[in-house]
Amino acid sequence: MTAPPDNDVLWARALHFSHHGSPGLTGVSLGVREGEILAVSGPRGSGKSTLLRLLSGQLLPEPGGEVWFDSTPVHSMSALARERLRRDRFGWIEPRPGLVPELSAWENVALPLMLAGAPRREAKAAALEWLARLDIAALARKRPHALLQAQRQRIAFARALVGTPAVLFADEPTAPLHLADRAHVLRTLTTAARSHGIAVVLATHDPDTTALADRTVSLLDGRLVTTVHLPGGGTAQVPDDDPDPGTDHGTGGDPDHGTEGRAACSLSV
Ligand SMILES: Nc1ncnc2c1ncn2[C@@H]1O[C@H](COP(=O)(O)OP(=O)(O)OP(=O)(O)O)[C@@H](O)[C@H]1O
Repeated sequence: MTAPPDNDVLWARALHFSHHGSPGLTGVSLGVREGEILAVSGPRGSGKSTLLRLLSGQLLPEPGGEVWFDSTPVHSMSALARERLRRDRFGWIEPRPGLVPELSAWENVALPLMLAGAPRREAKAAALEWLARLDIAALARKRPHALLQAQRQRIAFARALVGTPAVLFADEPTAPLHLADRAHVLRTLTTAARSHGIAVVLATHDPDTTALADRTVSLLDGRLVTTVHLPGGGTAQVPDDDPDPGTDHGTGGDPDHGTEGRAACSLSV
């Protein structure tokens, strides 16, 4: 077992996972630096959600796979330790906001802090600060049913950020939003994460979303692939065979080299 590089907050090697026998992820290795916004792109069913669930300790990789957070092996932690890690150091956003309907916006945001034992006054102050950062301070007292979908999703973002997690996992966070809302909501999220040094792992199949990331890795049929540009102007996606995240962070290295002899698994011209 090799310890990961110091500057990677999250590091994974040789991740394999099958959903009841059907392959979800095959040999994925990557690293995420502190404060980095990493997009995980790929078509539907390519393994993005499976990867995020493995990286966040919700799923365990098959034997031989490793996930490290802050130089601690997550893959060998007990279920309870992984649950604590997720609660204390990770944030999670899904396409559906999943707010508690009986609670106001600020109460929904403050909930993780109060469940962790923070005094109500302190939790409320933190919740109000995050609502202000996400441009929805005026909605603090409203209940979810009185809000628009985009506003509810911003509240879910604030709830995921309020504990200042080391890593925020966002799985298609803008999927339910109109196109016009998407860029604005995401820009607000990435700005807030950057200003607090929060690393974001963002699963998306939307090219406009990947444009906001510092770096993008692509999945196809459960494998990391690298996009290479063909002489005729098209592109091909070739498997990234490097099992070690190493210094290129599992992005497949230089797209102009080392692709000869590899089978292109997707072509578009
Ligand atoms: N609970 C499950 N049971 C069986 N197969 C599953 C399960 N979850 C995912 N899969 C399969 O694993 C593969 C990867 O799915 P995954 O949800 O990780 O992809 P994705 O890129 O996130 O897709 P989407 O964008 O649709 O969420 C797919 O073939 C999917 O059908």
